[in-house]
Amino acid sequence: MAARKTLYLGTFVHSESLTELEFLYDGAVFVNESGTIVAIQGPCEEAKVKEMMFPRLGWAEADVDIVRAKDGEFFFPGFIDTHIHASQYPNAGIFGQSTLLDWLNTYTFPLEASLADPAKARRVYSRVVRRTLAHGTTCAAYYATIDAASTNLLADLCLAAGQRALIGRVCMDQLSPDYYRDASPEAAMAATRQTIEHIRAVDPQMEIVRPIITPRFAPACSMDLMRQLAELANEQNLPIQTHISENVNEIALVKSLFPPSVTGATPTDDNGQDPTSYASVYDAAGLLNDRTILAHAVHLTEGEARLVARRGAKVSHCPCSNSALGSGAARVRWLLDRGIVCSLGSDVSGGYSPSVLEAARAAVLVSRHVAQGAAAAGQAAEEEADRQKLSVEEVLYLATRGGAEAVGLAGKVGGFEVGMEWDAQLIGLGVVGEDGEVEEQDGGDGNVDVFGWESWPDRVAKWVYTGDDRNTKRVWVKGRLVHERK
Ligand SMILES: Nc1nc2[nH]cnc2c(=O)[nH]1
Ligand SMILES: [Zn+2]
Repeated sequence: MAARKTLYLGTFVHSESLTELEFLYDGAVFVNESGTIVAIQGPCEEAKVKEMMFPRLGWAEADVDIVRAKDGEFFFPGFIDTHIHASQYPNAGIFGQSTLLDWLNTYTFPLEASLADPAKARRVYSRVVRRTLAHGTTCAAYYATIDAASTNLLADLCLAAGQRALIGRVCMDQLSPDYYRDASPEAAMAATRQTIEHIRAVDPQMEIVRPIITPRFAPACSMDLMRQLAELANEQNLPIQTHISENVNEIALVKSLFPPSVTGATPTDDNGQDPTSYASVYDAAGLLNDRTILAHAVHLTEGEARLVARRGAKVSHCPCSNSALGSGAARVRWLLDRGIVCSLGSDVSGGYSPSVLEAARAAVLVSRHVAQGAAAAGQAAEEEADRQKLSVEEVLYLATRGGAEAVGLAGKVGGFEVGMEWDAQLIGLGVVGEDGEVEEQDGGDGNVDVFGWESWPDRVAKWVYTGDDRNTKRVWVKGRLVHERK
């Protein structure tokens, strides 16, 4: 569906840097039929900006749609969820008292295996794509299942709905139940190639959907499989996603499964980098590079963090999941200090919510626990402990620009700049009238009440702490309207 030329008018907010939001009031953003931003003006009056810019762009008024943000509304870049298991969506919120390894066996593998049923897969995948779009997720790095046919279906559904997606066929050839395991590394490779070919066939330019090489995590993958997947990723310049250092029992398992005699790893020149560490195992397999997204990274050691930074791998911070499964509190400031790009993942259904806004809020709160923990343990002076706290601005950066870097789309999405693509959401906050009521058309069905005296940074903070999908009025990907709240 070709979009029309569109002029967006109103307030625009995006991340200028990790710590700063930029606000453009009474702005104008011009987006062409391909969904690319071709000009940005502001502050300006509508008549004047049209008179000035339409001739300059060679646009005729009759060919241009106009979208105006109302009082209480603003445009924000679409969210990028850098870690989500589409196949686990039906289990969101169901995890009991489990922790990672028993959760996988009790809740997760049976559900994933059941999605080999095409009708069930269609139902689940259609729903998760619609639901995440409704929360403003314009791009998601998805894990599907080991089943190639339904993984291909997920790609088809993302393409049809217009959601940018990295589609991962899950690879796991060991230490998993008989009913849910790749029969051999060769079988895993063949099924993975099948999904790559399918995605190339349905989206040859890979503008909306792309394959992502997905070894589930080291315990479930043989060294042989991980090496072959790394080779394939290199041959075809594909991104890679996996899990790392999420849970202490998982880390112990990796140590026992992958001694240097299995990995061939040797102490590197990285100041005594431990060859039995989780990161060393992936590195020995060739899976760590600047196209790799590592989910969790809760318990990385100093040496591992340096290795990850050196390879340019990115981290998907999953605070909802890490809190729900009791995995721990990732030290995001510590990772950032080491030069590691960080982004946000919902990690449904280890994470209970499909919302990146919820992940952003949880990231703020978890960072406060990290700060408090460091101070209480006497590991840091008060000032240094305070530095661990993430701000609203920082978590929004992780949700947009950081996500774009993690999925290899930096400079293309995640902000509003000429040359970038229009992946955006229109956020509406309820503006309270003289009578104490909020008009429906002004975002009145949400949780956020704006009284009119708040600064714009205050409004954004209210959105982050108290907002939800009721505030996500419209969502666009590459200029195409992909969600509208009715
Ligand atoms: N959170 C999470 N961690 C994992 N580690 C291996 N598989 C998974 C998964 O599905 N979810
Ligand atoms: Zn996960």
